[in-house]
Amino acid sequence: MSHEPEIRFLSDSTILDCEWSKKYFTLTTILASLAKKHGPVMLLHIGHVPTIVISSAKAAKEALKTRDPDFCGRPPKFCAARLTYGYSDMGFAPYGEYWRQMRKITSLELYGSRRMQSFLAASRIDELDTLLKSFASSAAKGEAVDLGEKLFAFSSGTMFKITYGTSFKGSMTDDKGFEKLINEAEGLLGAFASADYFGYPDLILAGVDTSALTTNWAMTELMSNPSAMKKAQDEIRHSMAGKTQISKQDIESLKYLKMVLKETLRLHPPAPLMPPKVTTADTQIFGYDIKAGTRVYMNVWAIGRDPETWEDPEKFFPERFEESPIDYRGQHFELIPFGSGRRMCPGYTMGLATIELALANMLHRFDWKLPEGMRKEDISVEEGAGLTTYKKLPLRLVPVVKC
Ligand code: HEM
Repeated sequence: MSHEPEIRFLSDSTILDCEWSKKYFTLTTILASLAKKHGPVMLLHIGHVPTIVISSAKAAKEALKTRDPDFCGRPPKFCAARLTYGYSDMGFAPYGEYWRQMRKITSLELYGSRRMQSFLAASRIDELDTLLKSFASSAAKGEAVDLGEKLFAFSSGTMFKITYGTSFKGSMTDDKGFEKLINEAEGLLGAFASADYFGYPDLILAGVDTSALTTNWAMTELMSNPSAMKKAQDEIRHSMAGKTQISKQDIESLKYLKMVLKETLRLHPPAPLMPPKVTTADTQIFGYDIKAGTRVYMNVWAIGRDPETWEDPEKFFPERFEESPIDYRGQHFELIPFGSGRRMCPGYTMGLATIELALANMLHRFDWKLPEGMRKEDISVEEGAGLTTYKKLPLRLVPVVKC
């Protein structure tokens, strides 16, 4: 007989008991600890909102593959409606005809188009040049850089140029200037204006933070694991000998770098609970009845650290992917940092290319040192609370020019 999953109430002591509460103390980790006790499908009442939390690869597969049409709505949110002029973007849009059309148009004109790929490559190269020059200037002075800040500038600069067709000058909070920019956009926003598609949140919000955070976490893990850093640098320097800048094509041969990225996304998915979804019909999961309109969180963070799937899950060990078929393109539910199914991230190749290019060039051109007096054990892996997994404490490193 089917029934609802159990309702759990969170008390202070439950939360403080959480296994991960000392190292990371965020909603994601609290939910991950609760799932260890109460199972991979939990029903919580957050205020008056019934919410199910899915925390295993098997349950994720049922929701995102077997019953994907029932699990692909987005809950209405006041701030999202304001930000997107009434859900005229794609990421926050409710499941329906408008979303379907936008997904179709953007996959043809944006994520899959050749024109777009060359536009993107040119924008990325300009911004990468700026990033590497700024590291070289700090290297000359022997000063430490805040890596997160620099990577955010690189990622936002690239996305901004693609979106608006110009470099960003001024302030994002200057409403008038910003509106003028949108109206006069020659980049993608200009191209999409005729389709009434408001792509600013999709490109800037979904694309900037996620790519910058992943690169910053990869550097954090590499600095904490010098043997992995050496292996990654040896691979790049060996296969790119004689080159000063690595291109997107060069990266295809960098197998270890790709494993480093997979391992980083396993441990630090930038959207640890995925953007919330809502069920579009009465449905079931794991034999439990779920009503239409139930909010759904997919705990990708917990799935990436599930000891049933991963040996020594807390360890950063890129070699685990050496002989493994597991990939993050939405077919292996053990590793779904980009989601899966019809709402899966459409920008994942764009995001991965930006991250790989930054990381490969940073590791090729520079050695990285911790600031005076700091040991690798002092590097913090603490996560801040928020929609995306940012580092609570900045990673400050001193670049040293190698070539
Ligand atoms: C490391 C980089 C990135 C990660 C980890 C990531 C992750 C995700 C995740 C988990 C989702 C939600 C999937 C779901 O609800 O099932 C998503 C959706 C989305 N992402 Fe990404 N993303 C990344 C980069 C990008 C980039 C570069 C872009 C655009 C240029 C982008 C655009 C979008 C859009 C538009 C959606 C909403 C899709 C929809 O609702 O139909 N993402 N992303």
